Amino acid sequence: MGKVIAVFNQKGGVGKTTTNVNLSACIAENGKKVCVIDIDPQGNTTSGLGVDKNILEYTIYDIIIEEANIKEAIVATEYENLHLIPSSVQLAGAEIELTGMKNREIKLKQAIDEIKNDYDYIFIDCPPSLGLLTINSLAAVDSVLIPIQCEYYALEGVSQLMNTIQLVKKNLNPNLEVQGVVLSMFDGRTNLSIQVVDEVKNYFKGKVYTTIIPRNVRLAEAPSFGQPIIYYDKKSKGAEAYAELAEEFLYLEEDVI
Ligand SMILES: Nc1ncnc2c1ncn2[C@@H]1O[C@H](COP(=O)(O)OP(=O)(O)OP(=O)(O)O)[C@@H](O)[C@H]1O
Ligand SMILES: [Mg+2]
Repeated sequence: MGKVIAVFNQKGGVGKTTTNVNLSACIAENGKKVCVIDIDPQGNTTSGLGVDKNILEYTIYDIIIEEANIKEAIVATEYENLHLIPSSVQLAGAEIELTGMKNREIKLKQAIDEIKNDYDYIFIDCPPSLGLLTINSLAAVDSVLIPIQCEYYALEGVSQLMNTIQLVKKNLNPNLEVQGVVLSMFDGRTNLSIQVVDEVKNYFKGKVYTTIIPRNVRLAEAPSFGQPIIYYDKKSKGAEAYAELAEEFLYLEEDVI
């Protein structure tokens, strides 16, 4: 049975989507079967994987409001072993539509249970909020992968994030764990980045990945070409970092081929 992981931090612009797209692509390149679920109305993971949002028959929105079966919404990306369940702007309204529904916190979980056996890993790209879409994600997963940007106020909001995880654990998903913490947008030339790494390691103890993602302009360019970094520029620092992160991730999962 596959492991389901939410890439989550309610803070915006910390590298959730970049990590989701690129870690998933590297893990799929390692021969694992991966499905990425884009539950952010911004749809950046969907476009970052090269899927045209305008020609989609079904999206995660249809699944959440139970108008389609999850299997109907799966799209094969251009990349081997890498499937996507795309997002749509309609999702922005889903929070409100869900409010009146029975079992509104576990709609996504119920759907994912149907495809869990088909993949080694399912990654969910969460929106930067603590709304019902995020709660649905946290209720549906085995663990949470937390990207943290090496910037001022890196730990701001982290206690709220951990509280949310604890609340979901208590009320909806007792087995929820922290998968790991990824430090992103590291700039080795600044003392600030180095300080943030220390602070985050202190706070999360052994949960922080040894691999740190550097700030790398190729990572910022790749989404506009709809390509994960390992296909856009395999030799870039960003590609090397995400390939290494995937190796570390699989090693810690004891899932090395
Ligand atoms: N390591 C990096 N080096 C350079 N640019 C990066 C890096 N990681 C992310 N970016 C850029 O920073 C911006 C924010 O990253 P990203 O979209 O991954 O964050 P996010 O947490 O998903 O944001 P949101 O909260 O809006 O969903 C994007 O423009 C992205 O291309
Ligand atoms: Mg994002």
